[in-house]
Amino acid sequence: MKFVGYEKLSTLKLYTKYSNFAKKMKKWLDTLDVNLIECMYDNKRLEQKPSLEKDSIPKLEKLQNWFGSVPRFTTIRTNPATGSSDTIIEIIKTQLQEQAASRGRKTLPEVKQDPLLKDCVVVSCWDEQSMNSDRQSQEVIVDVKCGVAILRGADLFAPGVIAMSSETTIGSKVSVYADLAQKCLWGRTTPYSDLENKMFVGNGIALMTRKDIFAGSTKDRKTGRAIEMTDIPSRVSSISLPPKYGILQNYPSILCSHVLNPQPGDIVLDMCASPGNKTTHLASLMKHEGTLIALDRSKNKVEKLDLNCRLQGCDWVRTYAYNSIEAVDKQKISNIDGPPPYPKNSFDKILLDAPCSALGQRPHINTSMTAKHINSYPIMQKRLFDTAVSLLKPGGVLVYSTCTILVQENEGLVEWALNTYPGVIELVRADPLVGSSGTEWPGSQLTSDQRKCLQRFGPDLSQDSIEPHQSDTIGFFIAKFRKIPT
Ligand SMILES: C[S@@+](CC[C@H](N)C(=O)[O-])C[C@H]1O[C@@H](n2cnc3c(N)ncnc32)[C@H](O)[C@@H]1O
Repeated sequence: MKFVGYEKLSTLKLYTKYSNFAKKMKKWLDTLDVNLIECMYDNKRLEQKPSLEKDSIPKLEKLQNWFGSVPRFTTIRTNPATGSSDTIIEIIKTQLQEQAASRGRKTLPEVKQDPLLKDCVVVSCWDEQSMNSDRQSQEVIVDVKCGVAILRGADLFAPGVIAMSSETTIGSKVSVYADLAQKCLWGRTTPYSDLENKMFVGNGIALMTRKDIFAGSTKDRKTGRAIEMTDIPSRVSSISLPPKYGILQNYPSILCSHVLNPQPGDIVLDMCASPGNKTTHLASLMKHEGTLIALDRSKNKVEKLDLNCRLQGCDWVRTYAYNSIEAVDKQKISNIDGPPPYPKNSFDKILLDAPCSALGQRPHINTSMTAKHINSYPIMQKRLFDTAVSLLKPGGVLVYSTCTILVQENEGLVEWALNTYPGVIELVRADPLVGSSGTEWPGSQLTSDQRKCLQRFGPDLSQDSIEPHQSDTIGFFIAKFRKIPT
C-alpha cells in the first residue's frame, strides 16, 4: 500500500483527538491573562475583543495543525572538537544510503550545513513514496512520550515498550502504536482493542523478544533498542551518531547558545541545565576553556547531565544539584570555587533556559496539563530571573529562553523584567536573529524596537526570508539582556 503522508493519515485522527485538546486549550485560554490565539494571530481584532467562539475557530485549527504535526527536519549540533561538519555530513549520508538500500528507497533526504550556524547540520525528511504504512499483525504499544519520540525519528528502546504481541521474535515486522488514553496494561500480549485511543506511529523490526523486555526484575531489564523503526508516518530521518560527534538538537535550541555567545575564559552559569544539551554546547563554544557551572534541581537530573557531559567530552564542567532560585548568597564576598550559593555579580554570562509549560513541543499529541499548572510557570520564572540578575556581573549578559509559545512566559516575562529592573538591565538584540519579533498584546508596554530584539519560533513564523528548517521547528522564545555597568 502506498503511504498517504503523515498529514493526510493523521490529521483526521489528530482532529478527533484534538477535539478534546481544543476544549482543554480553550479552557486554558479563558483563564490566562492574555488570549494566546488572538495574540498570535490578529492583534487588531484583539483590541476589539471578539469572542473566541465566533472568530477564532480557524485560528484554533491552524494552531492544532501546527501542534499536531512534526517538524520535518532533523537538526544535528556537531562537535567541532571531534570532527568537522563535512565529516559528520559524510557519516550521515552513509547511514541514509544504508537505510535506503535495506528499505528499497530510491530518493535520499538532503543533508547540508546550516548557512548561519557552523555547528549545525540539517537533514530533510524522506519523500512520500518511501514509507510502508501496511499494518502488521504483530503490534507493540508505547506511551505517548515514546510515540512522540518515534514520530520525531527515534528508534524504540526497551523501557518505552508497554505491550508486545506474544508471537513476536527477533526480526518480526511490527506496527507500533501510542496509547493516548494511557490505559493499556503493562506486558499485555493480545492486541490492544481501544481503537479510538491507539495512534499508529510507525512500522519497525523487532530487535528483542517479549521475554527480553518483560522478564526479570526491574533492575535486570534491558535498556537497549527494542525496535528498529523503518517506516514512520512523519517521514522524519532517523540518525544515530556517537555523542562525541554530535547530538540531535532542535534548531532554536542550537541558536540559543549562540545568542549567549560564551567565549574561552568566560565565567558562565547554566541555571537550569539538565539534560545538558545547551550546557555541552556552551562548553564547546568556550573551546573548553574557562569556568562553566551547571545547576539543576534534582540529583537524578544532575546524574543525566553528568553522563551527557562525559559522553560529549565536557567533564570539566562543574555540575551541582541545587535550586537555582537560592543560588545567590548576598552576604558572601568570596569567589565561586565550590558549590552554590555564589556571591552577587559573579558571572560574565548566564543562561536561564527556564522550566516552562513546553507548549512549543511538537507533535503535542496529548496533554494532562491544567490551566492552574500553566499559570504557575511565570511565578517560578520570575524568581529564577531575580537570581540571575543578582548573579550577573555588571556588563554581563543574560539569555532567557523557553520552549513555549505562551506570551505570559515570554514577552510578558520580558516586560515584567524591564519594569522590575529599570537602570539595572537592558534588552539587547538576541543576535543572530532568525525567529520573528516578539508578539504585541493589548496593554503591552514593549516598544516595537524592543520586540524586534526578541525572537520567537511558532506557528506564525513567516518562511519568506528564512530557510524551511529554520521555520518548521518547535516553538521557542529567546531574549537577551545586559546588566548595565554601574
Ligand atoms: C527546559 S529544561 C532545561 C533543558 C536544558 N537547558 C537543555 O537544554 O538540555 C528546564 C530544567 O530546569 C530544571 N529546574 C526547574 N526548576 C529549577 C530550579 N528551581 N533550579 C534548578 N533547576 C530547575 C528542571 O529540572 C529542568 O531540567
